[in-house]
Amino acid sequence: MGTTVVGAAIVRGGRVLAARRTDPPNTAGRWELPGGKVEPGETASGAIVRELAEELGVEVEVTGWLATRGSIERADDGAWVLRIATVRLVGDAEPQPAEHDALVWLGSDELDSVDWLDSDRVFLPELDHLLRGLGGAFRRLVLFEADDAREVVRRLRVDGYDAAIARERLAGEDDDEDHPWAVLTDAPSFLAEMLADEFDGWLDERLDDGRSERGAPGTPAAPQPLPSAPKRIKRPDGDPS
Ligand SMILES: Nc1nc2c([nH]c(=O)n2[C@H]2C[C@H](O)[C@@H](COP(=O)(O)OP(=O)(O)OP(=O)(O)O)O2)c(=O)[nH]1
Repeated sequence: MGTTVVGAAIVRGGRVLAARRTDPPNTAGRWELPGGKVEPGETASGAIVRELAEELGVEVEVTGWLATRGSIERADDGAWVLRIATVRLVGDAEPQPAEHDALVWLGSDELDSVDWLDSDRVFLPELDHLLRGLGGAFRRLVLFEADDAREVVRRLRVDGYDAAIARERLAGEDDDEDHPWAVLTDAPSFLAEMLADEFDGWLDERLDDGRSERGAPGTPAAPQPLPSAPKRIKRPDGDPS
C-alpha cells in the first residue's frame, strides 16, 4: 500500500492553525497543516491524534475529514496521498510547536497570507468555505487584560461554547503590550454582553469576517448552529458548581 500523510485542520474560534516546517530543506519555511505519515497498523484518525500530541503537545478529537483529496509528488516514491481531518482541541492545552518554528491562527480572509506547501493549496477553497460558515456565528468581545480574556475564554468553554483569544501573541512575534485582547466566541450576545460588563470590556458585534455569508451589515444573523455540548448559562455573580 502507498504512503498516506494526514494533516489536521485544527479549528478554533473560526480560525485554523497553520504550522511552519523546519525540515527537510525543500519544505523548510513553508506552511502546512500539522500531521504526518500514517504508520502500519494505525488508523488515519489514530495518526492524527498521535502526531498532534508529538508535534504540538495537544489532545484532539477528529470531527471529520475534508472531502478534497490531495497528493504529494515524490521523485523517489510516486505520489503520496494527503488527507486532511477537521479536529477540535480537547482540554485547555495551547499548541506549542515541538518540530515547527512558528504557528499562526488564520481566519478565512487570511488563508492566502502564508506560503503553503504546494500540496496543501488544493485544500484552501474547502477550508475557506468551512471557516466562513463558522465565521458568521462568531462575535468579538474586547478586553484590556490578558488574564480577563483567559478567564472569559475558560468560562465560555465550560458553558459549552467555542471561544478563543484572537490576538494572543504568537510564537515568533514581538511582544506588544498595548493591544487589547479579543475573544472570539459563538456564545449569544446577551451572555457575551454580561461578560463584557463584568470585565470592563465591550462587545463588538462587527463580523470577524467582513465577507461572511451572513451578508451586509444590518442583515439578520443566520441561525446559530446547535451546540455540541449542553449549554449552562451562569449567573454573572458566581459559579454555580
Ligand atoms: N504533516 C504534513 N505533511 C505534509 C503536508 N503537506 C505536504 O506536502 N506534506 C509532506 C511533507 C513531508 O514530506 C510529508 C510528511 O512528513 P512528516 O515529516 O510530516 O511526517 P512524519 O512526522 O510521519 O515523518 P517522519 O519524520 O516520522 O518520517 O508530507 C501537510 O499538510 N502536513
